[in-house]
Amino acid sequence: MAGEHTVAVVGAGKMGETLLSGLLRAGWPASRLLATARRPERAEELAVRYGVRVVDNDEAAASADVLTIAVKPQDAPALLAALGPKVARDVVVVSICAGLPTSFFEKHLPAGTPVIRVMSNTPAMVDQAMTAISGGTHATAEQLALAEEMFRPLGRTIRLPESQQDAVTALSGSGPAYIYYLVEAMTDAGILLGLPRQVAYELILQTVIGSAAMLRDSGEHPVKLREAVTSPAGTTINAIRELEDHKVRAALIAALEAARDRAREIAADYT
Ligand SMILES: NC(=O)C1=CN([C@@H]2O[C@H](COP(=O)(O)OP(=O)(O)OC[C@H]3O[C@@H](n4cnc5c(N)ncnc54)[C@H](O)[C@@H]3O)[C@@H](O)[C@H]2O)C=CC1
Ligand SMILES: O=C(O)[C@@H]1CCC=N1
Repeated sequence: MAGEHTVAVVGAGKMGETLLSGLLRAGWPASRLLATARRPERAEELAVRYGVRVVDNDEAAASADVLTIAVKPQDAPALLAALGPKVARDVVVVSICAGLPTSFFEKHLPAGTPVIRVMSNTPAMVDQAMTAISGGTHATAEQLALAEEMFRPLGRTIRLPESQQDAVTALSGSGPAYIYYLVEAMTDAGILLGLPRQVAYELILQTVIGSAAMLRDSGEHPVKLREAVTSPAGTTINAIRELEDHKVRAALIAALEAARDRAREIAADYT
């Protein structure tokens, strides 16, 4: 299927560029990729870096059979108001916008246009994304398979009902930020304990990578893996008690709930 379709990335910023580069690495011919950008310097940069054709939004809508909407949710209403009526009905619209439901796009597009909602994350830049894919009212199984094919080169994909996409956004969409936050905080802790910053950072980085590999490769439950580190009257349990005292688990649950709520607000604000 790859390469039979012309894919346009409308608003090729961080995520859009990542998708373009993933498609190219997966063998999608550059001649079947289009990108749009607001600033001429950005258009030039994309054309030089990837050899794809950078066109305006109208040409993308006229020439592509998969239109990927990669602008910020705040920019989507104006974009869709201008572009929606120009999109042909057999074009598949793939949105990677946080919060915006497929019904938002369907409202702006010709009746019957298939829309697919996707939530990926920035580890797509190193082919380690987690991408969740949901179909709107008119998306067929074949079109969902096409979306899967587009995002699989960037990491893992999963299909979920759209009702779960706001939770996905809170968990895996924003998830890398929480991990980086943790790394940053633990590096500070290392400095407090007297380690040079670079040493503290390297220790934590490899610990995160090693722990993630253990989770993935051992198939063990995280509780079991944590228990294996936590010796009776040892060091780890002292740290765990502090985390519990500071309600870190509750804070994480509340944080993700807040992210989910913001996704809902975006939907309410822009639809
Ligand atoms: N950054 C992240 O971690 C993730 C972002 N997302 C979603 O991906 C989408 C893009 O996010 P980023 O790549 O981070 O944003 P970004 O700001 O890097 O990219 C958006 C691009 O769209 C361009 N743009 C805006 N309006 C346009 C228009 N009318 N025509 C052409 N280009 C236009 C902007 O100039 C910008 O380059 C957002 O909707 C976001 O919710 C999804 C998952 C993760
Ligand atoms: O913060 C945001 O809105 C975007 C969506 C998921 C990750 N970044």
